[in-house]
Amino acid sequence: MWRQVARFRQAADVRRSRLMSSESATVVNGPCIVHKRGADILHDPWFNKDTGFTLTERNRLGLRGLLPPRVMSFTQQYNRFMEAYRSMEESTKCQPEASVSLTKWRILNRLHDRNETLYYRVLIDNIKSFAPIIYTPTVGLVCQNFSGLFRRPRGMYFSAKDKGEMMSMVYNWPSQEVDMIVITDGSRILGLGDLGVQGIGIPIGKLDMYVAAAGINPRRILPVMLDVGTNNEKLLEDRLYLGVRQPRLEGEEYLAIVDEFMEAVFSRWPKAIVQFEDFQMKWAFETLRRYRTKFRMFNDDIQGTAGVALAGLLGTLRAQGRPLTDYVHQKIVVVGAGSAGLGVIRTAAQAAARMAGNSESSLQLFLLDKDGLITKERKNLDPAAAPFAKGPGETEGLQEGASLLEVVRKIKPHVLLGLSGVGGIFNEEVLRAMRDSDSTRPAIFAMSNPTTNAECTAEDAFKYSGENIVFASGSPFKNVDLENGKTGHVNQANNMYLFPGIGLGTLMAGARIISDGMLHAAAECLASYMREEEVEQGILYPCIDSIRDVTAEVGAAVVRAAVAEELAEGHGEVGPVQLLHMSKEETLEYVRQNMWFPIYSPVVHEK
Ligand SMILES: NC(=O)c1ccc[n+]([C@@H]2O[C@H](COP(=O)([O-])OP(=O)(O)OC[C@H]3O[C@@H](n4cnc5c(N)ncnc54)[C@H](O)[C@@H]3O)[C@@H](O)[C@H]2O)c1
Ligand SMILES: O=C(O)C[C@H](O)C(=O)O
Ligand SMILES: [Mg+2]
Repeated sequence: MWRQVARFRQAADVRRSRLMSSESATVVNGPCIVHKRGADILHDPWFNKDTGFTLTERNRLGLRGLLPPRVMSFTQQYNRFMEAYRSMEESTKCQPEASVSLTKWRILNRLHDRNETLYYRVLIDNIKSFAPIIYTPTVGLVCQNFSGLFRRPRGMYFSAKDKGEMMSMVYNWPSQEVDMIVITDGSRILGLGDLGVQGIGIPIGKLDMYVAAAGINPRRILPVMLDVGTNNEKLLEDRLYLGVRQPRLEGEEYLAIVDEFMEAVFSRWPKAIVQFEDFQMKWAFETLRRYRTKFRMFNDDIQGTAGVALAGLLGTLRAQGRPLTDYVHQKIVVVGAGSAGLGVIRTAAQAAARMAGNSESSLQLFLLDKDGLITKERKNLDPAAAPFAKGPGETEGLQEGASLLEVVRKIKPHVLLGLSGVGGIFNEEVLRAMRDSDSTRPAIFAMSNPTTNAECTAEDAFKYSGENIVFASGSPFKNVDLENGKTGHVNQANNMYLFPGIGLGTLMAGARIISDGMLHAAAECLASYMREEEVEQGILYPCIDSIRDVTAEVGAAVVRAAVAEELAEGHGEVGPVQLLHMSKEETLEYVRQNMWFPIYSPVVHEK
């Protein structure tokens, strides 16, 4: 299967331009049926068009007199919003970055709360500028300040106090159909720790990416907060804190709440997909194990991140001008043995085993956590980390708990990958030590979020490890001017390049579960997306501007994998047999045709 990755894309440009033109010219959404009239419509962001309601619609829907008389076109409304946004940007240029980011978030959030069609259109068209606001890194700041920022509810909250009520509570959600649910319990929000109920910002941001990148209809998404308490003392004492003021539920009590939630959502929406996000490690692994063969679910931090990292590792080889078969000879140091680090290291090892086939893989993986290098001598060794703990004779003379600097100096890794959540641990000494890497083009992946928690900045990486490195970070950094006419390219190694396609593909296939094969197909598709000349420049991942196209491709790859594994039950009118007979191109077209795009549709009232 991995051999396909080597067949690099020739026709990518043609397909990309086809996508752009089809969206701008031919997208037609069916009419919107509403069951309400008058002011209720204006207060419903799913249907509201503000001044965009035509005169006939105003008559038909009881809106006459409730709006100023002038009818504005979608383009006029769009331009008006963007002009106001740009002028705010101009006038806040000298203000502190965090306060400007929050102002931008507030402006976007107000539009989100008022008119979703316009909101998603500005988001899609300006994804490069707006993703850092509605997603990482600003979403982290929003979560930290959530209780103070809260104005209107979005999504659903299931709390420790709702035990026994969830089966009926799910019917409080106003949408008959839900395709995509993102749930968190707020216990590990980015690298910011336990933020309790305030973590709801993460599911909201992830689902915004689902709409923007995967074209999931915003009327069919559901952000969920499972509030089982918080162990964050500061929040428990905060008089504005909006969550349940009690320590987190643990053990069976905790699992009983998650079980009840899963049963409830799948009983109302049997075809929904649930993405687990930002759960602390023990529950991330346990819930994945518990539900993955029973429900359509996946854990983005474990599985989505692993695929994105693997695509980056393979891209690095291409950037070094080496054949992918050399992957099995790489030396990779993974810093952070949590849900993300362990997901990455497992997937990296599985890929090597697949590539090596019957022969032995000589991929060398070193795993560190807060206590340094993990060896078999580690006391209370986590069973999930055990397969990667170095045994006697494998440590290259390093001791249990050896520091990151010692490890890098001794191992001279080809790749240094951080998922520790600790800002700056790839310090000057560590980065300088990477100059002695055994690779001519070493890679540094500082994948922790948000920006302040990145293991190093892009600038430091190029400054201390050399201009020749390949660099990727989880949160966006600007490209680095190397002051010799050259640019150090910054990649964003973020699971946003995979999770929307995993969800979209699962939905379009109507897959019963999300299998390893489907996840491998997604990673492989991302790995092969970039053109040779891009990769040579150290560009491993697509620009976020093309995220809709990447997601369609990843989605189609996931559909085909589900079909091949006989997991696909079909979607809507398209049954499993039709899916089976689709060519690769037809599958891609099928996925694209089903992606929602924000344009105003006629609104029709039905009692
Ligand atoms: N870029 C992405 O797509 C992506 C995806 C998932 C997670 N992340 C980020 O990765 C980070 C970790 O996420 P997680 O879910 O694995 O968290 P986690 O809490 O489960 O794990 C963190 C791990 O880092 C280790 N660690 C802490 N301090 C360390 C130190 N000084 N040196 C070495 N290791 C140290 C801990 O021992 C633990 O093993 C977060 O910042 C998260 O935002 C990024
Ligand atoms: O949310 C992100 O930006 C990526 C990832 O899921 C994380 O937890 O950091
Ligand atoms: Mg996450």
